[in-house]
Amino acid sequence: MIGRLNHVAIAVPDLEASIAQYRDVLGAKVSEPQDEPDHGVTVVFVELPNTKIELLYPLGENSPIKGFLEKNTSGGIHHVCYEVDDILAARDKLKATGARVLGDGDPKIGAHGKPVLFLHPKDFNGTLVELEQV
Ligand SMILES: C[C@@H](C(=O)O)C(=O)SCCNC(=O)CCNC(=O)[C@H](O)C(C)(C)COP(=O)(O)OP(=O)(O)OC[C@H]1O[C@@H](n2cnc3c(N)ncnc32)[C@H](O)[C@@H]1OP(=O)(O)O
Ligand SMILES: [Co+2]
Repeated sequence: MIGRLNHVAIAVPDLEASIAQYRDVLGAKVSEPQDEPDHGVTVVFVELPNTKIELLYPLGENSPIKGFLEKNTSGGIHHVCYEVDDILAARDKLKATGARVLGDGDPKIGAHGKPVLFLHPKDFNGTLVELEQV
């Protein structure tokens, strides 16, 4: 059901420092910061030949990554995003196994303009999973 690894997301405590590290030290192609108010994050994409890294920084009072950064003060790997062909079919199959779909259960439009959903980390070996329909 799942396809390519679309991105690995890393929550960061200092976005400018992380941009400089990936761009100037690691020599990666790094996008401009993009505010995603519907998701409560500012996102920067680091483009690698085979996937992307998504640097996440909290946006607004109710950011879903606020608690994570309070616990992980140096930042940390926040989620992995797998591509799927049919996000509603994937959601329904996962729900039938008891996996918790976060939010109201309906896909939202993600940072690439495509529908996304999140699955509770406690139902996936402690890893927050994002599905993106491509
Ligand atoms: C723009 C878009 C895109 O790519 O297109 C994005 O990615 S937006 C990316 C940002 N959006 C999202 O993350 C949306 C989905 N996320 C959420 O709804 C939330 O972040 C939750 C995953 C439900 C966690 O919420 P919150 O931090 O308030 O819960 P909590 O502190 O009660 O945590 C409950 C338990 O889960 C653990 N926990 C929390 N976040 C975790 C994470 N990212 N990975 C692994 N474990 C995690 C906590 O340590 C805790 O474990 P213990 O009980 O053992 O201590
Ligand atoms: Co993501």
